[in-house]
Amino acid sequence: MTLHADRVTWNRGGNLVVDGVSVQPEPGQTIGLLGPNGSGKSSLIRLLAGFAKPTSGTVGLDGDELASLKRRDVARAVAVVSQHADTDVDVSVAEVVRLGRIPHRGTFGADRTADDRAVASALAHTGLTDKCERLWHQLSGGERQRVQIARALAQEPRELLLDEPTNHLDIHHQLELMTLVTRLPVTSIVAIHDLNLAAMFCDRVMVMREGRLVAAGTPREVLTPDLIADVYQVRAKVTDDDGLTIRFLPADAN
Ligand SMILES: Nc1ncnc2c1ncn2[C@@H]1O[C@H](COP(=O)(O)OP(=O)(O)OP(=O)(O)O)[C@@H](O)[C@H]1O
Repeated sequence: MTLHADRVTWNRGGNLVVDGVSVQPEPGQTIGLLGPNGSGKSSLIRLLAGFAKPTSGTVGLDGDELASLKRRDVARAVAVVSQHADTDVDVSVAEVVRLGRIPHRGTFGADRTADDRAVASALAHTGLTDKCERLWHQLSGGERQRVQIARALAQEPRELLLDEPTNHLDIHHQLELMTLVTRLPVTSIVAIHDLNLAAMFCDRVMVMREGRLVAAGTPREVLTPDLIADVYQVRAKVTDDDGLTIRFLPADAN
């Protein structure tokens, strides 16, 4: 069984920012979490990551409630890439990526060989091998994003939670990242704004609005002009010739 949520609700600062949402991914699937700004995507990811406890409902991992598990045991299975990861400390790319190995440290310290292998593989997968000595503060926004993803990969998780991972990335790296995520033998839940990227790469999408789940299914089932108009107040043409493609229309177009 994968990481899952059962009718979770989160009352955050007096507002119901997640309202009765269930998530039950199949192992290995990539789930796209969609919805307008403020619809609750990041909040749901925080609940799934165990960073916050739901006001009601449960988040579970392998049949156990997440809240009952040790942080380290959760971190061995679940890696999270948040939106605004930053550090003031002068650390190198390799050092940030190596942080992903902390949950795997045994009582007698680190298994250097396994750690080195995981770090090297994560750097290679994210195209950062050549930049491994660079300092964090010398990196561009997109490079920092890739380092955070490399850290998550070094963690060798079964479940990957990504909050707008393609933010800051150029189109080449957006496609490369989403290809990587879908090919990894992990279950991924990805909050994403780009509906075309979601259509290209996600097995299923979940659409949130004001904390509630308003649609779920395959991109083909969910990303219809009616849904897009209803949730985003944007007119769109959806074609399905060579993969699902969404073209947005200006408000005054016929
Ligand atoms: N720290 C907080 N305390 C109280 N409310 C918060 C907090 N952070 C976010 N919210 C509120 O929770 C709601 C959901 O926000 P959330 O960040 O989960 O949405 P989102 O769908 O990820 O948005 P975006 O697409 O803009 O990143 C919003 O109304 C937001 O104002």
